Amino acid sequence: MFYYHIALLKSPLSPLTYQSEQSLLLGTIVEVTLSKRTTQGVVATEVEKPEFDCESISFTCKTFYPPKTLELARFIAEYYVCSLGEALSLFVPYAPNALHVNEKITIDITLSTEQQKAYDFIEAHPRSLLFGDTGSGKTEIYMKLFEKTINEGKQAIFLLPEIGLTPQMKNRLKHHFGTHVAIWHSKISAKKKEQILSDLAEGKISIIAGTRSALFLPLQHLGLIVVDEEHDESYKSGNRPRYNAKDLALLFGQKLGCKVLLGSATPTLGSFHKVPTFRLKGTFFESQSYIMYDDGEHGLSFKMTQAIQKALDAQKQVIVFLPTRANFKYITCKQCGANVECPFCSVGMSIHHNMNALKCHYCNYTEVIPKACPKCGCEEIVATRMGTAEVSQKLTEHFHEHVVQQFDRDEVRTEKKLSEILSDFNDHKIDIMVGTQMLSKGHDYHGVGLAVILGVDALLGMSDFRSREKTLALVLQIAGRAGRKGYGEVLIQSKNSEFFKHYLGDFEQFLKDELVFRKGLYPPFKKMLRLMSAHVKDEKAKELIDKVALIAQSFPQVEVVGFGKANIAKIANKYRYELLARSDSSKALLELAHAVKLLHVEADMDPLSFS
Ligand SMILES: Nc1ncnc2c1ncn2[C@@H]1O[C@H](COP(=O)(O)OP(=O)(O)OP(=O)(O)O)[C@@H](O)[C@H]1O
Ligand SMILES: [Zn+2]
Repeated sequence: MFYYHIALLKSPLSPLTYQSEQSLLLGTIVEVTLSKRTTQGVVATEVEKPEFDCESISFTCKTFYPPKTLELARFIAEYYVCSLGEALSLFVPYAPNALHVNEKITIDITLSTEQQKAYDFIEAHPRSLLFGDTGSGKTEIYMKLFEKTINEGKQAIFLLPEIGLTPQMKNRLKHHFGTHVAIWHSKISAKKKEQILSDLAEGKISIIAGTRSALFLPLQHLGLIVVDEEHDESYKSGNRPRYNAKDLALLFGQKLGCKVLLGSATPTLGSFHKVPTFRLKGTFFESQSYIMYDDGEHGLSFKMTQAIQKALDAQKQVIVFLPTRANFKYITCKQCGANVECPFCSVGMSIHHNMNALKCHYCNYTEVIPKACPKCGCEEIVATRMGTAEVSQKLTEHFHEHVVQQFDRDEVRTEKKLSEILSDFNDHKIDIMVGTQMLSKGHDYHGVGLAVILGVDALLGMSDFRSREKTLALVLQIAGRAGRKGYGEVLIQSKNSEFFKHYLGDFEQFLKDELVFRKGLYPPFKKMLRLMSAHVKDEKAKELIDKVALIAQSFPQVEVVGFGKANIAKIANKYRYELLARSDSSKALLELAHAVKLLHVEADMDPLSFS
């Protein structure tokens, strides 16, 4: 009889011992029973006969995980503090006897001299960062790298942010690589996924373009991973395991011996600091942009409508950015100053006029718009912090001969809708597009003559050590959608114009200055760990974090930066507390995270969000 530790897929439990009459390869997927239910697991380690009786493995599947995948999953379980089964569940298993068809292709792109230099730099480095301005032609360099990868008989993964998989990008890929490329993200149908996996097993696919989950597909000849828009936060998972696909790509590169390329016009300080960097400057098409500022109050100003009119008169398109959706973000009482809050979350309710409702953006709780302050009964309540819906409406009234389109999560609910809007915009059927962060993601439209950017002061003022980096990157990305070909204008509404004037033209200088500012305090010099407790009873959540704090203080290499109520103290009726720890070594932080694992606190290693 043989005995094995079986990692139960999707289960937070540690591996359990089962027996088998046959010897099994590590990584084999099996079926076992757990409390009378059948569940899938993975043969993780062979062990000695245990003291206790154990159950038999009931069934052996054909699919499996190779030793390298087991090794990567072990790392994920350790670093992102989850079970081996949870880590393995991220990966799609391999099919037996998969093959890879070796076909040669040629694509119709000729790189410019500068692009060629970047290409050569990337070729010479196992891992590199392509720090190329918006519109500098990074995507074309990736395409050339994919061509080379295919011609070497290898495969490539092309990671993009969720919204980056635009119809335009898909067309670009299909145009060059035809059936050699497949698109992968969490929302494609089960049938489509099956098709892609069988094509992969038959060796028909050489390039997978997708969101962060594409990193975990079974590729046997992986030669290259490209992480586009590497600064994008959608690479970080918000659920357990809270991995960051960008960091994992670098690790996979090391362990699997494949090349890794990060690309961005606004790279993170972390990547800039640790990855060999090639700087690609300017736009591919000779273009010019002119930046203007408006220090007025939040909302639409005369200067803005004038600039928009001018762009429209010149047959140009306009994009207007705001960080907030709905009509207004807050509803405030003039008398007592209270914000109307969600009864289940400690956040303000947003006004959605089209539903005549207040809606909580955290738990979706909805109620009618009150006529008076629920706290003091005063009837003078005002709406503040304008959102996309309100600005769209105002612009529609003002420019009634033009087509205005709202572009945010309220309006773009399906992939189909996203395609429709983007292709309408591309065909110039839309004149003004008003949107949130979604507007900033890698769109390449040549007709945009003006980008208006509102509400960034609120982002700059957030209590997050990355808020300067994030806000500047966002503004640069949005500005980069205008004037990709020819002349473009950017109008930024801010009372911090000095900051933007100083750094908008030179993000590299910003990164260098920011490095000095972060030294000894924050990443990339320090590692951080966030531990979170949540409970329907306030005292319980607090007790838990107090206990964690006590334990943390006994770790000499760990500094407790602070602990207490979370920024958003309650979400969906659960009270939230957190502890933020910092250290020179991730090892010390991980020891702490694993030591408190049984207390039911969530660990977030290298956290990006602090709300
Ligand atoms: N070598 C080339 N030959 C022809 N066109 C090119 C070449 N390089 C870039 N372009 C064109 O220049 C424009 C900008 O390039 P691209 O979209 O690759 O920029 P990017 O660096 O990826 O921009 P962003 O960071 O804003 O997404 C595109 O329309 C692209 O087709
Ligand atoms: Zn709520």
